[in-house]
Amino acid sequence: MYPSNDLSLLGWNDGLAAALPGGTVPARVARVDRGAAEVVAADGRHQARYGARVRRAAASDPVALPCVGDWAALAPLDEGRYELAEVLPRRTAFVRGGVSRDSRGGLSGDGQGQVLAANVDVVFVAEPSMHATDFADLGRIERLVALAWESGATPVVLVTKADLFEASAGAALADLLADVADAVPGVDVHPVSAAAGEGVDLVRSYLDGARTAVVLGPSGAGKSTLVNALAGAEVMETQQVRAADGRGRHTTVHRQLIPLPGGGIVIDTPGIRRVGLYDMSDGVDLVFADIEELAADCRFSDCGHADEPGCAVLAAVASGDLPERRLESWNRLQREAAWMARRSDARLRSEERRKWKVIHKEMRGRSRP
Ligand SMILES: Nc1nc2c(ncn2[C@@H]2O[C@H](COP(=O)(O)OP(=O)(O)OP(=O)(O)O)[C@@H](O)[C@H]2O)c(=O)[nH]1
Ligand SMILES: [Zn+2]
Repeated sequence: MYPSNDLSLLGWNDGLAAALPGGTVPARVARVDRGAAEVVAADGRHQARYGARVRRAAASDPVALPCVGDWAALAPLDEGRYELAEVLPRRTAFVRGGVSRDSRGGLSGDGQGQVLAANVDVVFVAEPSMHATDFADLGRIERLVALAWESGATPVVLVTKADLFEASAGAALADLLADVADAVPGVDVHPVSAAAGEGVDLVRSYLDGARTAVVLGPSGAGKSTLVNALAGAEVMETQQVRAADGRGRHTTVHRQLIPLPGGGIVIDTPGIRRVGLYDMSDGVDLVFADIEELAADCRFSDCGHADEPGCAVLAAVASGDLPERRLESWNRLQREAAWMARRSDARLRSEERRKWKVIHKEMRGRSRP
């Protein structure tokens, strides 16, 4: 007996079946390596090398590379092995750098972009009700929601660690939820206390029909705790576990494609974890495409949209075409992006210094008689 997977629990459907080339079998990409992917097919997990067609497409545009969440067509080789012959058309995609969705919803690349996750239906934006001594960060929620829309998926905001709020903030949770809802019109907002299991069933219901989700949010938001609660098992190590065994937080290799009991999938990769939190300068352009477009008509190419003459962005705010809040968010993001860039520069410099110290020490050690 082969271990068998019901692919419909992973989201396989008639639409996808119609796109499957003859003579191939379908599989979902669970993880990618150089030149090969780990895939889940009906007859089990396989390591499938990329076929010629995939390699050729990827050579001209890395967006064509398979990524976690993709549906792939496998061509059988000998001895029960498969080759990844084709990536089936993506419904949605999280893309980093240099790529945008065209008007038909497809992806167009400039040869620079990288797809972080594909075919994600729901993006849970996890923002803790209290983060240390700070309230939930509305700007961050707004930014991650925008990234979610950009990917083609539907955002849902989860105000996590809701149990902490009233005691530490001395304010009503309902007021916080109302503020969050105002920041993201048209988006569902729910309180969750995953540690106590509260709100988890509601979160799970968004995955009915074997839909695929990612959870975005800052470190410590309770993402792993939530995913564990959804999976009904310890599939991801939480910070507590990692702290207890003293291992580094980012050394843990956990599963990237997590099937939930009863159907549905959560995708969790290091790239997705960082999306919108560190890649700020990419994110700013991606999220504020409307402002970038207007800015093309500013008189000065380096216009800061503050008080410059001939500023098309300010004109759009004045005429009501662009909500003032958008410009305020853009300003805030520019400042954060600059700060992040300075900070990662500083970190790079100190890593360089450390590396050179080690090399010098080794050289001194070797030159000793
Ligand atoms: N009070 C309370 N604490 C929670 C809740 N959910 C998670 N926590 C705690 O918050 C801490 C961080 O939780 P994680 O699930 O590891 O957070 P994460 O978002 O996965 O963090 P990273 O792995 O760093 O991205 C842990 O100590 C959890 O026990 C909750 O609903 N209420
Ligand atoms: Zn301007």
